[in-house]
Amino acid sequence: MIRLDNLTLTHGRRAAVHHVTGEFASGSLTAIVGPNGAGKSTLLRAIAGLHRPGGGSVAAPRQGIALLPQVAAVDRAFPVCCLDVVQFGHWARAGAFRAIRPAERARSVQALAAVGLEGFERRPVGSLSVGQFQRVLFARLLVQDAPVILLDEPFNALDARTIHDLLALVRRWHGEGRTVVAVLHDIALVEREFPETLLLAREAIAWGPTAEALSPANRLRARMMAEAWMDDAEACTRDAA
Ligand SMILES: Nc1ncnc2c1ncn2[C@@H]1O[C@H](COP(=O)(O)OP(=O)(O)OP(=O)(O)O)[C@@H](O)[C@H]1O
Repeated sequence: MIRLDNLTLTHGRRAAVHHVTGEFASGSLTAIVGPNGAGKSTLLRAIAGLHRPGGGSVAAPRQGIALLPQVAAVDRAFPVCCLDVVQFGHWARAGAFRAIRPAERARSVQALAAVGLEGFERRPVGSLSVGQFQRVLFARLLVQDAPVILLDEPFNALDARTIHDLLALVRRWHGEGRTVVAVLHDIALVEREFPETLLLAREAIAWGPTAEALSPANRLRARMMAEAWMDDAEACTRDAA
């Protein structure tokens, strides 16, 4: 469903992800885990078609991918209400700038209710707590109805109740046969909930069943790789050699 072939991703000349090869099977539920700066967000954006490969390739459906960005990266000063944000999910699916149909509006209202925000339709997003805003973004994913869902740190800075509720949606998407990939830092949660893991430290340290991928030896290797990084390192020249 999503195949990475010798994928290298750069920011300018700086390498963020090197030579990653592997695939996310259709219907799989995979965590991407790794130290800060390991290239996890960059990789998600590349899968979503928002970051062009510096080398190698990403084979993924160009339609039908929904990306949840890190909540802190979303500008909430924008004067829109919760329903507007959820409606963006329809536009992402059916094309921008056309009128929202009554049935779609009804689905947006239902999606807000499904994430526990019944009656929040007209609330400005700037007035929400972080947890409530993350619920709104999950409601948008519900209306987007995509077969591939990419989540960038979906549970960061959330309380236990909110994580519990949003995790139930992730399990539901997996049960519906969607392909779900989530960047996560909570190893205990990954071990409990995610059957597959890609352990990334700019290179893929391990990719497969979670217990094997997150073995103590692999985690130590990822940490040692991170300690050796130089942020001003030039782009990798392995392919040019
Ligand atoms: N827009 C950008 N311009 C320049 N460098 C960037 C940009 N975005 C990310 N980087 C760099 O690319 C590397 C990988 O960043 P990325 O955000 O993908 O890592 P991450 O694994 O998601 O990190 P974290 O766990 O801290 O969110 C880092 O060195 C980062 O500083």
